[in-house]
Amino acid sequence: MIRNLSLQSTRSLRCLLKLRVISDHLSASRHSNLLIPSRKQHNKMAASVKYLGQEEAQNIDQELFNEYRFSVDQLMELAGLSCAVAIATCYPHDAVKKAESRVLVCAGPGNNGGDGLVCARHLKLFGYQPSIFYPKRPSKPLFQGLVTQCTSMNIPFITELPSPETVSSTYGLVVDALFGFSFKGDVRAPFGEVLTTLKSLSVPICSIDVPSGWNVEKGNPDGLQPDFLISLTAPKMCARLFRGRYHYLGGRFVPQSLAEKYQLNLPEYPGTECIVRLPDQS
Ligand SMILES: NC(=O)C1=CN([C@@H]2O[C@H](COP(=O)(O)OP(=O)(O)OC[C@H]3O[C@@H](n4cnc5c(N)ncnc54)[C@H](O)[C@@H]3O)[C@@H](O)[C@H]2O)[C@@H](O)CC1
Ligand SMILES: [K+]
Repeated sequence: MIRNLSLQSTRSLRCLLKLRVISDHLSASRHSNLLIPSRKQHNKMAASVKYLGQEEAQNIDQELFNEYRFSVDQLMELAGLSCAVAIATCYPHDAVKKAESRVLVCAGPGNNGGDGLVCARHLKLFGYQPSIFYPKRPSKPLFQGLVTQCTSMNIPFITELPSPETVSSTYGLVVDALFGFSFKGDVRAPFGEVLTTLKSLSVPICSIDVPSGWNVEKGNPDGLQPDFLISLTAPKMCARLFRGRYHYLGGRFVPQSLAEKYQLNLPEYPGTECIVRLPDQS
C-alpha cells in the first residue's frame, strides 16, 4: 500500500515536472514568436551591441556600397521590409482598428524617406491602409520608381499634412521616415512645421533608424518622442535616449566580416527573422 502510494506520488511528481517543462517550452516559443529575448539574452545584448556615431554609420554605409558592392535598392528593400515587419509585430491590425488600420507614412528627401516608401508598400501587402506624405521628392530614378510602385498599388499620396487633431483622428499610426543618420544642424523648411505637427500627435509614432529632428549622437530632449524605433544595420548613439515601448533592430544584411571590422556585436536574429528586439536603455 505504502509502496503503491509512493509509486503514485513519484508518477505524479514526474507528471508535474513534465507539465512544467511543456509550459516553459510553450512560454519560450510564445516569446520567440514575439521576438522578445529572455532577460538573460537582454542583459547580454545590453552589454554588447555597439551604438554608432554619425561618421561611423556613414562609413559602414559607404563600405556596404563600395567594398561589398550592394546597391542602394537592395539594402533599402531589406530595410523597408524589416520596418514593416516590426510595425506589424508591435501594432497588429486590431491594435490600429480604430482607424481601420490606416497608417500615415511621412517620407523625407533622402534614403530614410526611401525606406519609408518601401515600408508603406509592404504594409499595404500586409493588409494595412497606408497613405504617404512626401513633400520633397528627389529626381533620382530609384525614388521615382518607388513612387510609381506605391501609386500603382493604390497607396494615396497626400499633398498637405493636416492638423495634429485630424491626423490623430484619421490614422492609427504615423511612420516617421523623414531623416536618418545623415541629419545635421537645425531643421530646414518645410520640415520644421512637419516635425511640430508630429510632436503634437496623440497616436503612436514609429521612427525609422533615427527619430527625426534628433541629433544622431546626442538626441533631442525637446524633439519627437516615438513609441517605436527600428534601428537599421546597428543602433545609433541617440537610440540610448529612446524611451518608447519598442526598440527593434532590422536590416539583416550586414556581412560578418563587416560586423567584425566595426565590432558591431550585433545580437543574433532568431531563425530566419529579419528583426530582433533590442533591450530598453532606461
Ligand atoms: N547602410 C545603411 O545602413 C542603410 C541605410 N538606409 C537608410 O538610409 C538612411 C540614411 O540616408 P541618407 O544618407 O540619404 O540621409 P537621410 O535620409 O538621413 O537624410 C538626408 C537628407 O536630409 C536632408 N537634411 C539633412 N539635414 C537636414 C536638416 N537639418 N534640415 C532639413 N533637411 C536636412 C539632406 O539634405 C538630405 O536630403 C539611414 O538612416 C537609413 O534609414 C537604408 O536605406 C539602407 C541601408
Ligand atoms: K526617421
